[in-house]
Amino acid sequence: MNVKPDFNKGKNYAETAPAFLSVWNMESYYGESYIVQNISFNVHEGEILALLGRNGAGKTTTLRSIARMNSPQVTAGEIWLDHQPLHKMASYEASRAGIGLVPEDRAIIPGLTVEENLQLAQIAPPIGWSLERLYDLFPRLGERRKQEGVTLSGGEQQMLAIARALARDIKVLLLDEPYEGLAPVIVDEIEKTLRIIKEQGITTILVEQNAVRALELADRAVILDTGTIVFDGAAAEVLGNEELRSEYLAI
Ligand SMILES: Nc1ncnc2c1ncn2[C@@H]1O[C@H](COP(=O)(O)OP(=O)(O)OP(=O)(O)O)[C@@H](O)[C@H]1O
Repeated sequence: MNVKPDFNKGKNYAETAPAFLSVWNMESYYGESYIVQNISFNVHEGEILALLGRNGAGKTTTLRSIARMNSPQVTAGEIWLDHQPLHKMASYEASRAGIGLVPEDRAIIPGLTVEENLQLAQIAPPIGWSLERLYDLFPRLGERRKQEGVTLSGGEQQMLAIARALARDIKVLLLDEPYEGLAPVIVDEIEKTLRIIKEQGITTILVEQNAVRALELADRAVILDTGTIVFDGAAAEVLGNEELRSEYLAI
């Protein structure tokens, strides 16, 4: 059975009403390589959207495109965040407009303590959560505030990377594989904090290889396959659809 055309039959996401974050007909390239191939999807305010797909499907490229990083090059389409045209912005402007990207490598700055990493994020406005509030959310970071950031455990570094995003006044948190390499008990801890962050009204796009864990947390899911969207719908629908899971997520 060819399942591919059926999941989104008749839908044209570019024609849906603008949401809090809207990606419309976006195309992204690395040099000559056409990676994100005309995708459109909406993210609603306050929800967690799981962006899933096999290795190389284009998930990281999509996050980097939304965050307006120098590479990839977004050659077509529009990206709107709360009525602001992200597609016309450089990465520092997208950050100021409320995009907080937590990259897969976590990008903790060597030579700086936990606290200094957080303070550096607040060197210019818009300033987000206070250090006290961040340490309330991540007590382990408070206990280790004087420790050099890069000497933290993998889970603690992930917490620091998320805390650093929240240290700025963000509207949307873009998380690239936050559970990678972490023990299930640490994943539980991070998942709990992501639920609290959601309760505070922050919108999240979660890219994750651990699709089941991501779907259990997310409200909705978008699945990419070689740079195109093959599913856009409720996270629970993916969990309950064995065909979709095995075809695109190998779970
Ligand atoms: N800097 C780059 N230069 C050229 N090609 C790249 C670059 N980064 C990624 N690609 C290619 O773009 C495609 C999509 O990569 P991307 O990292 O977005 O996928 P992904 O879905 O996030 O995969 P993974 O789950 O493995 O991280 C892949 O074919 C990859 O090889």
